[in-house]
Amino acid sequence: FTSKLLTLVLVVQPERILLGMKKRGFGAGLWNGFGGKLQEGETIEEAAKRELWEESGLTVGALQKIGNIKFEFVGSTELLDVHIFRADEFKGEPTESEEMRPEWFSLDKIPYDSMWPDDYIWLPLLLQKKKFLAYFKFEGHDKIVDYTLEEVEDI
Ligand SMILES: CN1CCN(c2cc(NC3CC3)nc(N)n2)CC1
Repeated sequence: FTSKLLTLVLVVQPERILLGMKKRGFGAGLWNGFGGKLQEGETIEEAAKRELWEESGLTVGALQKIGNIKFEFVGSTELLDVHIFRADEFKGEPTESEEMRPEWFSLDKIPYDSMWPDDYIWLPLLLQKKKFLAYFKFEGHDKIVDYTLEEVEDI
C-alpha cells in the first residue's frame, strides 16, 4: 500500500470547538477540522499550521500531536495517513476561505451527522486530551467496514 500524508487540526477551547464547512473537493459538504497535504520540504507540523492559516485565517503557536489515523478504502491501495493535532490557543479571527467556512460549536452540539463517520469514534478522545492510533476501513465514503483504535501515551 502507498500512504498519503495528510494533516488535520482541531482548535478546541474549554466550551467550544472550531469546525469548517468544506466547500469543495474531498469531504465537501461536511464539517471538519482544518488540514490538507504536505508541500515539498515541509514537516507535518509546518503543513498543519499552514493549512490551518490558509483555511481559517488562524495562526497558532503550539500544536499538540494527539492522533494518527490510517484510512483504507475497499478497492484502493492508497492509504490516507492523517496526522491529527489539537490547538488550544490561536491568534486571529476565523475567516471564510475558498475551502472552508469556519464556525464555533459548543462541545455538546458537535454536528456528527454532517461529519465523516469516523469522527464520532475518535473526536471524544481528542476532547478528553487522550492520544490515540487508529485504523479505519471504509467502503465508499459512508460505511465503516471495520476499525481498530488504541489509546497511547505518546504518538
Ligand atoms: C485533508 N484531510 C482529508 C482527510 N480528512 C479526514 C478524513 C476522515 N475520514 C476518512 C474517510 C475519509 N475523517 C476526518 N475527520 N478527516 C482530514 C482532512
